[in-house]
Amino acid sequence: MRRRLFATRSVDSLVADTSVDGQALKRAVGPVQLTALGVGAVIGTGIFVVIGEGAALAGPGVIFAFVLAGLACLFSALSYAELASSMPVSGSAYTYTYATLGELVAWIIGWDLILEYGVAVAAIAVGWGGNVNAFLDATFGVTLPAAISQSPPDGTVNLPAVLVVLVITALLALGVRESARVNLVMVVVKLAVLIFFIVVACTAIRTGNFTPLLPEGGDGVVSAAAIIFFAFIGFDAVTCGSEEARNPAKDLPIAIIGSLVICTVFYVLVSIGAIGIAGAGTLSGSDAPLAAALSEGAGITWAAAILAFGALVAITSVVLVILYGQTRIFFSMCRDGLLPRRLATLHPRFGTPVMLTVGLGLLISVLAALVPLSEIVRLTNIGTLFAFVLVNVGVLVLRRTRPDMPRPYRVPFSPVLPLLGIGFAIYLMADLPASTWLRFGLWLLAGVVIYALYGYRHSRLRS
Ligand SMILES: NC(=[NH2+])NCCC[C@H](N)C(=O)O
Repeated sequence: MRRRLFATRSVDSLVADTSVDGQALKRAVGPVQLTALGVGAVIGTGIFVVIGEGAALAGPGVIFAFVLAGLACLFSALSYAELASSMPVSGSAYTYTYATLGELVAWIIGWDLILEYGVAVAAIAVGWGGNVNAFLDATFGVTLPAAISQSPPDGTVNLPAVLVVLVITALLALGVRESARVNLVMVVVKLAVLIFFIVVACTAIRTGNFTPLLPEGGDGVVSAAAIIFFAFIGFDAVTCGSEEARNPAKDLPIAIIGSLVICTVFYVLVSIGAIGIAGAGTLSGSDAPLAAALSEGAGITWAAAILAFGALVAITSVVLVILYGQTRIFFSMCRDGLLPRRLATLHPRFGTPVMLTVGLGLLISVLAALVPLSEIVRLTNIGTLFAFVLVNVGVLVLRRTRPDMPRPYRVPFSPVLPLLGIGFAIYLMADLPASTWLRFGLWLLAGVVIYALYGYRHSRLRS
């Protein structure tokens, strides 16, 4: 039984065995669109909203918190890049773990990621509803009635959240090429809005706003980084598209590392600009910190509409890529028999797993419509960090067990950088409250029970 629980799938079989009933996913996505998937998943509420919380904890030091969180992600990003280039199969951390630490751990991380992505999409969609109102208010001075635009207890049903999830579900079902194209447009729009912010901010920076630079010292920066980490989550979602990339071995490392670098540069510039024009106090006291910075720091009140629009588009692309990633992880787990394999059937024309895309989309839209989610959101960070640990471990394990496997991209200075990736991830996890750990534990326990009842018996690895 121990043998069985920790049985690994060979890299060769993973790469060779990708079709379901003779149908395979379409290799239709190039390097620019792959990078845009990364930027699409990453830039969202983190920079538009959470920056305020970071400023409350670290003052102007929030700028360093962005650098620190970006650096912490970089080590793991390199490990993702190595594994993605040598195992160009969808499923991200789930697949890499299957090849390195065996079926049980793979199931656990897959389960973790499916739920993490699902809850994140629902929570982000709920936030989208709030942003619709902010945008309508800033532009036309009207808002939707709370009853139909907020989840209980403030309203009855969050219709905007349902709408955005359903529209994106339909798009994802129609095709990966179409989805990647729409995402690219949204990414261009959100970057344009951030460039607008940076340019305007440059004209009104006051150096006095940077002092005192570290009111809460280094500790403040670290606590802020643990929260700001959220703003960087998403680059890993690129690896869900491995099987749909035209040239995965080369393009995936470019997209993973490229999107992380692009986002880090934007984040650091935006945070310098925001602190520079308005100071940490203005940011920490607002739930639309960037708009507040422009109106209070530079007297540009009409900027609120532009930033609300930018946030809306940004969040839409996050929902798109995360939902996409979730369907591909689920797909891989069905294909391996750990979940019902029938669900992984691909549409003959669209080439997408239509059944499970629509199923997951409907489930998430119900969740988004009715459930108040703020509490569950914190689980996002712990779930993602856990995946980072396993991916870094995966790199180290494969270098032992499969030293001469072809690795189009290799993490430099292994084992130092993967070990740093593990260290940073555990460090940030340790900063999260006990209640988050408890929920996380229960969540994984439920996963183990389901595995015992279903996956253990139906796994294709055995047959
Ligand atoms: N898998 C996830 N939990 N993704 C959430 C991505 C959040 C994104 N980085 C943002 O700032 O909004």
